[in-house]
Amino acid sequence: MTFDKISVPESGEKITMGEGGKLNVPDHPIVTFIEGDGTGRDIWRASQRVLDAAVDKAYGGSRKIAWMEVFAGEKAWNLYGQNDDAWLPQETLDAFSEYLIGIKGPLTTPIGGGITSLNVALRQKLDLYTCLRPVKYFDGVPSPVKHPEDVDMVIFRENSEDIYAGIEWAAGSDEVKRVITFLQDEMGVTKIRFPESSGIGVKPVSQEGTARLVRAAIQYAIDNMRDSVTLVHKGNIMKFTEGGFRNWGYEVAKNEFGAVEIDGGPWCQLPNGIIIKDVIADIALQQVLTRATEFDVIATLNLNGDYLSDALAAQVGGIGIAPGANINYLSGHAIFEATHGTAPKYADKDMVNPSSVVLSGEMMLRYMGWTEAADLILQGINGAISAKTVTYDFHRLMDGATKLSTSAFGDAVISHMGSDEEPRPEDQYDELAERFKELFEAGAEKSSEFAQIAMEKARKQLTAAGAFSEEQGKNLKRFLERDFSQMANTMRDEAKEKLNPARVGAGAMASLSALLNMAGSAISSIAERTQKAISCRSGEITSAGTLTCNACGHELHFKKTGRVPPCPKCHATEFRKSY
Ligand SMILES: NC(=O)C1=CN([C@@H]2O[C@H](COP(=O)(O)OP(=O)(O)OC[C@H]3O[C@@H](n4cnc5c(N)ncnc54)[C@H](OP(=O)(O)O)[C@@H]3O)[C@@H](O)[C@H]2O)C=CC1
Ligand SMILES: O=C(O)CCC(=O)C(=O)O
Ligand SMILES: [Mg+2]
Repeated sequence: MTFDKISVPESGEKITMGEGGKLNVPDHPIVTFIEGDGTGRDIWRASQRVLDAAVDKAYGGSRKIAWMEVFAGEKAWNLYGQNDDAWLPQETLDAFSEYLIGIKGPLTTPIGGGITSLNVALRQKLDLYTCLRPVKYFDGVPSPVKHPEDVDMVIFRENSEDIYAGIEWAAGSDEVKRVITFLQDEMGVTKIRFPESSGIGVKPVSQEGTARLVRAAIQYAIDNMRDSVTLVHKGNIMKFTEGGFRNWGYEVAKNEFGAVEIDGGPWCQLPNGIIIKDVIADIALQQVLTRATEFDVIATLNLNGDYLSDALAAQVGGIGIAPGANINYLSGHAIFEATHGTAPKYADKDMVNPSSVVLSGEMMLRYMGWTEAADLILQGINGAISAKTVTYDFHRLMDGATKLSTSAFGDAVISHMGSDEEPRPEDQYDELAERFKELFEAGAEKSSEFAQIAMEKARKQLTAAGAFSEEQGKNLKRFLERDFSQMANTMRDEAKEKLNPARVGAGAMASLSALLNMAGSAISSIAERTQKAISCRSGEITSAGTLTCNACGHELHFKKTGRVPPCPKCHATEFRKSY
């Protein structure tokens, strides 16, 4: 195939769809990309570097993406002649069609008249019927909810039908008059309250369209050992469209996957235990907030999925970290893209978070079977966030973070890829203190017994999450218990303002002093029971404070969490602590 403005990289080969729905991905695959409008330009530059670095680190040069730029939006309009067809040139569609896999930045869609959405047009023209939007929490990301770690959902949004089909006529137009006359005269419709000034939109929802989407969602749940698939719809009001979606969804579960009704239905269960259930869309928007653990895979219609994906993104840190994919599982065609738009006020400022497109790239690499490179991207993002080196959106919500530009954040992600550095015990200790504080705050009870339960729970949770080994966790908890007891004592004996959270810095000291200020003397009795553990020894980790050598009285001042050295004066190894 030859193109007018698109240059096909000579070094690359096509990705093709093989037997049994399996992709054939060569070592130098041609992957199409659209840079995007507005912030898309900054984001794409950073993302492309991150993706290339991940592939290079994972395969040492034996695999490499041959990028092929294709055009849509403002760049295409300028390049292809500034006419209506230039926004989404035919050769862009042909290139996506021919080369199967692509990734794109966001494209602008004006509200009201003018061009229709290029994003939606791409999905429809290539019949990318699934919009896949995973929503999960990265440790350390600021969130407006108490337990963002409870959110681990995957949205399957129907991508080709619903009110997004673009079948609508403007109020007052000849077309809308003909539609309204038809509805009134031939269909007996009497419910159009203001026929003279109504715009009309049509909402097609089909059994085939629903079935292929729900089938993909259930298959995903099976392949990824998820617990449930929830059909989200507004079928109580829109009975034959959203209600149809619900009923056809259950039929797919029963007829194709052997689901059996639970207690007379409509909820049912697959032979492997996966629950298929449904929730009405309005209450679903509340329950994803209040009962996040009850949602896993979600299958829903186009508009509901659009709302849900932005709302859920907020729970795990915002739209800056919300990736997505548009996929036709039958043909293999897929275009990966962020959930967010062009954020025009930040365009060309090298400021916004590129994570959504970087993580869309991570999904793309996984889809291609390049899982080692995909894993490196997750490691890089996790590393950059844990080091508190973040873009403006996270920076404004995080204490003690460093604000990076879009490009510098890309560098930070790359620098954390494949790093075999052991995490520092000081940081692990701070993490344990922070998790302990969160769990203690979340509990209704504020007693010393509960403090011990919360500390043990924090240790177990973080061990399970891989933050440290079982043995490291036990040691860190011992040090934390000691410091906590010491501070609880201080709380009783010394001036309260010494441990005023406003006066202490970040790290474990901040977590513990905030906690003691909140719970006060109710937990100071913990000190009595652990008196013997109160001295600090060389080699142990401790929070900020003053250490006084038991042998010579020399003082060491810790401004933040650190490892206790031998006494620099007399080399003794035992200290008592004060604040
Ligand atoms: N798939 C696509 O290409 C999509 C395109 N669009 C289009 O994008 C245009 C703008 O839409 P709009 O409604 O403003 O929504 P946007 O998603 O573009 O932006 C809304 C807000 O989200 C935050 N945000 C967006 N992207 C980022 C990022 N990368 N990092 C950090 N924060 C981010 C910003 O919040 P804050 O100001 O609080 O910092 C921003 O002001 C419209 O033309 C719309 O049609 C919309 C959605 C999807
Ligand atoms: O195409 C657009 O302009 C908006 C699309 C959108 O919001 C989405 O897909 O989430
Ligand atoms: Mg949207």
